[in-house]
Parts: sequence; C-alpha cells; structure tokens
Amino acid sequence: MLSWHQKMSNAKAVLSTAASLVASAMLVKSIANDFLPAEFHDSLYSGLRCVSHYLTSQLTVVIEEFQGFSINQVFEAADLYLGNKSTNTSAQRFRVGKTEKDKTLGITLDRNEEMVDAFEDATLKWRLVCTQVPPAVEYRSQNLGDYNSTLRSEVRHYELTFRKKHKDLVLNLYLPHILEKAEAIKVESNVVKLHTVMHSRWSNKSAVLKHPMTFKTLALDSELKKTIMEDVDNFLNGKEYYRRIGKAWKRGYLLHGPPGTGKSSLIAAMANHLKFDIYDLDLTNIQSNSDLRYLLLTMPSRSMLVIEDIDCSIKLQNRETEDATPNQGDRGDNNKVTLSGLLNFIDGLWSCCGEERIIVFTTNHKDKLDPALLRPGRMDMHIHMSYCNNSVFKQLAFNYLGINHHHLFEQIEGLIVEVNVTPAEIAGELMKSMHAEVSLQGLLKFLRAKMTQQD
Ligand SMILES: Nc1ncnc2c1ncn2[C@@H]1O[C@H](COP(=O)(O)OP(=O)(O)OP(=O)(O)O)[C@@H](O)[C@H]1O
Ligand SMILES: [Mg+2]
Repeated sequence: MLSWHQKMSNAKAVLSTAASLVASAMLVKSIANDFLPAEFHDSLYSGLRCVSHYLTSQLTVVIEEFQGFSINQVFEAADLYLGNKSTNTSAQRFRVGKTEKDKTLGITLDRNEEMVDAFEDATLKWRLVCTQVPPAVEYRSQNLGDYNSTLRSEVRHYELTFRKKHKDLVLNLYLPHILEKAEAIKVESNVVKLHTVMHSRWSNKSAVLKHPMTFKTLALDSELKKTIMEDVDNFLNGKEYYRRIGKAWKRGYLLHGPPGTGKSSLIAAMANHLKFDIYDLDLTNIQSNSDLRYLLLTMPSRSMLVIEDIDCSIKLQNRETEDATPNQGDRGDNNKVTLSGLLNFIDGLWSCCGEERIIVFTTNHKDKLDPALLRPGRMDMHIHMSYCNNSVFKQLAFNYLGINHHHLFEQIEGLIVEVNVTPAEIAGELMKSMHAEVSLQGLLKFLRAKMTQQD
C-alpha cells in the first residue's frame, strides 16, 4: 500500500502534469496570437478545446492489488482476463509464468504496459502501473507471507481509463463481466490429471484424465448418489470446519462391491467434480514403506490418492502378525510395504502435511480386508456399489438411449429384481445398438439367459 506521503507526491505529480498541460495550452495560445495570422486562430483554438475536452471527458478507475491485507479480487480477475486477451491485442510485452499448482501457463500484462479492450460501445484502456516500494512498506508487506519476491519491492495497480459517459456501463456491467470471465478461465485451466508410479516415484509424465464420467452420467441409487455428492461438497467447503474440530483436512472412502458396479467410474466422477488430480497407487509397484512414505509426502494438496483392489494388490501383512514379532516388524518396516505402514502414514505423518486430500480404496471383497482397515474412524465412508436395481437401469437407459419409457421396460424391470446384473453388463448390452427396440430386445435376451444360469 502507498504511504500517505507517497500518495501525496503521486497526487502532486498528477496535478503538476495537469498544470503543465494548462500552461502549455496557454503558451501555445500566446505564441499563436503573436505569430499566426488571425484566420488560423479559430481552428487552433477549437483544436485546443477538443484536446482539453478529451482530457476532461475521461475517467480513470484505479484497481489496487491489495484490499487491506488481502488480494483485491478485481485486480486478480483483471490480471487473468487481460492475460487471456493479451496475445491478440496491441500489448507489446506480457509475462508468462506457472506455479506447481497451475495446470496451464499464466499470462499477464508486463509492467507499465498498456492494452485496449472493447465492451459494447466503450473503449477501455488498461495500464498496469508498478511503483517501487520504500523499505518501511517492504517490511510490512513481508508479513503477508504469501508474496512473491518481485511484489515485495513494488506495488502494482491497474488504471482503467474510459469516457465519463461509460461510467455506469463499466461499474455495473464491464467489471462484473471481468469477474465472471476470470472465474471461467480458472475452471477451464483446471484439467484433471492422472498420475502413476514409475520406479517408486510419481512419474513426471502425467496424463489428462479423459474419463468422461460425471455424477450426472453415473447411474447410482438416487439417495446414495445424493449422500455421496453432499459428503464430497461438505469436504470441499469444510476448511473452517476441519480447522475447528482439529482434524486434518482429508477424507477417506472405501468403495466395495462386485466387478462392474461402477467403483472406478465413481472415482472418475469424484475427481471430475472436485477437479482434483488422481494419484493412482499400485502397491505392487512399491518396494518398501519408505517409498510409500515418499510417495505420500510428495502428493500435492487438492489431490486424490486411489488404491484399487486393496485386498489383492499386495499381501498386506496382518497387524496381529506384525505385533507378535515387533523386532522383525520394526526392521522390516522400511524393507517392504506393510498394512501398518500404510495405515500409519495415512493416519499419522501424511495427515499432518498437505491439505484437501482424498483417499479412496476399492475392493471386490470387503470381507477379506484386515479389520484394522475397517475399524470405525479409519475410512470416513464405506460405499457399497451393488448390482443394478430398476432406478439404476432407468438412468442407464436414459444415458445410452435417451429414453424414459418403452414398452419393454416392464419385462426388463421384472427380471432385474430377480437377477444379479451389474451396471457394466447392462451398459454393454445397451451400447450394442442405437435403436432402443433392438438394444432392449438384446438386453431382455441377456437377462433371461442370466436368469436360467442363476437357477
Ligand atoms: N454405475 C454406473 N453408471 C454408469 N456406467 C457404469 C456404472 N457402472 C459401470 N458402468 C459402466 O461399466 C464400465 C465398468 O465399470 P467400472 O470400471 O466403474 O466398474 P468397477 O466397479 O470399477 O469394476 P472392477 O471391480 O472390475 O474394477 C464403466 O466404464 C461404465 O461404462
Ligand atoms: Mg474398477
């Protein structure tokens, strides 16, 4: 923030510029009176009037980077908005940067650069003004913590200049439009990525998660879907809550159920909803607890750790066996992956660093899991993904065929309550033809065959 002294000297600078403009105009006029023939006086005076009218008809809005001790959201939004436009405008210099958290390059206007934008019938001139900060202000700004080093030595603000008659348009429509656009840019740049392990480390070649599953397309009992979505949203908005109850801001889900019931699909839907990257951890790829610790500690915030088929991905040592042989257990801890190692990191060390993390285990056989994993409080939510019921069938029929009713529905629904059929099997049948009649006849045949097998 500028000190009172600086503000005064800035104001003086502006005033002296204005004064010198007036003085120059007067000087031009007196020179003109002395040297120019009288017939040119009128056109010169009208030109000067135009310049002075132009100067006084302009309005400048100042948007400072900080509002008290917090970032001014309008400044931040302008930064994003102008950065997004800077490549196709007259700006001659702009800055490109990226932090570890950013998914795409951040482009912003460079110091003291100008660019022109248009909105409805208004022309808007933007200028990023950077002022050096004297040591006393620099000292105060360091207490803000999250500053980058260049900001410590300069204070930035945008100057937005436009015609006075557009004042309402700018304040009521243009600036809200910028806030909205900036929000959309943020969401767009936030693609979900899939990270896997290579040589006991997270591979630096992550892939963009192409799984299109969303909560909208996931066919799930409607009550269960609502419960999961609420839980995930409460987690996302729960920073203050977790801080108040003194718990690490993380949440664990155990998804269990037969193959093809949508466990992996639910993971994709959650990641797409939260915009969290997935860190897919195959325990068979890891040699030791120390590798596991390293992997967990190097996962960033706002990420999702997924360990699929926890029951069979590794022969996790039973807790009781480890407890019975403490020396071997201690010694072995760093040489192999153990269940206690996994649980300790998840409950202990891992929970202390990083925030906003989700861990998901999946299994086809909940009954085979070690009780230590199942005990209350370990995984926050156990979600049973089950065979298809009629509400799930209807969602799938709508997703795949775009229909809510069909004369074959009654017969199909009669069989679905009798047969153990997974959403994956139904989806497979529905995909066989785009014609509802054909694919539903196929599904009916499939269900009848299954019924016979089951009997
Ligand atoms: N609930 C569902 N809603 C929509 N599609 C589903 C659902 N369940 C399964 N499918 C379809 O079946 C395919 C397989 O499902 P998915 O991989 O999610 O099952 P899974 O429970 O993870 O199986 P596994 O235990 O074998 O890993 C999905 O790609 C999707 O097309
Ligand atoms: Mg799966």
